[in-house]
Amino acid sequence: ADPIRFASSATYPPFESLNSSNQIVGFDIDLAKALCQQMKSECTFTNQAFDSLIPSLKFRKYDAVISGMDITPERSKQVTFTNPYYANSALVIAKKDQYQSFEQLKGKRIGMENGTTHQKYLQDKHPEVKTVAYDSYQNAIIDLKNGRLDGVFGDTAVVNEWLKKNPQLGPATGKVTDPQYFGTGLGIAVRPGNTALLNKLNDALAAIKANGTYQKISDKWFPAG
Ligand SMILES: NC(=[NH2+])NCCC[C@H](N)C(=O)O
Repeated sequence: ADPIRFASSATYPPFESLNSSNQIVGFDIDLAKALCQQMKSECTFTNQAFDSLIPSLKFRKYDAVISGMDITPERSKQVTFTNPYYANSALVIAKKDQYQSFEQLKGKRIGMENGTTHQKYLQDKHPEVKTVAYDSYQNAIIDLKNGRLDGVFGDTAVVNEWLKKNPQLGPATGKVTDPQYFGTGLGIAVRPGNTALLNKLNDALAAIKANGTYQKISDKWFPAG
């Protein structure tokens, strides 16, 4: 059988990032590998810009997208998602102890990756905040550290990772979970007609949850939770 071609945007540790030998690693990657093993399929991974993942999937360049992607009503018009594999929330981080709420971020420059749910949420719900789009979250964090941004808005698990490494930064808002924008968890996207792959992925996900493999992968990448 042909390998299952996964696409991901490796800018988002602990979900996916490139290690020092330029290999794609992370929770999503280990999860996809475990699913492939469960399905007895080969799988390959390609690193691509986040906002190009859904278009490339539609063009059949890949078979599946696993990229810390929120299952949202809007995306579900274009792709089909597996059952959720991770419960998500979002958070703005900034210089430690500087802001506590979105009201205080009025007029401030908040960075995020292009094409993310964070970008859409801020644009729709907090037009008083200046949204600054980046090609990758990594570049947004660089600008937060050098003072070109006042904050960065991302998934809680991801921004927490940055907080651990940067003690000068801290949370600037409470956790945001608006399901209309951030959906019902993270899912793997496939093309709408590809029910064969969708069912195989959902069955494999249930199996690795039942046999403890999912928990092991989760403990490895999210040691605190
Ligand atoms: N691998 C990445 N860079 N993922 C960014 C995901 C951001 C957010 N969870 C979304 O679905 O839009």
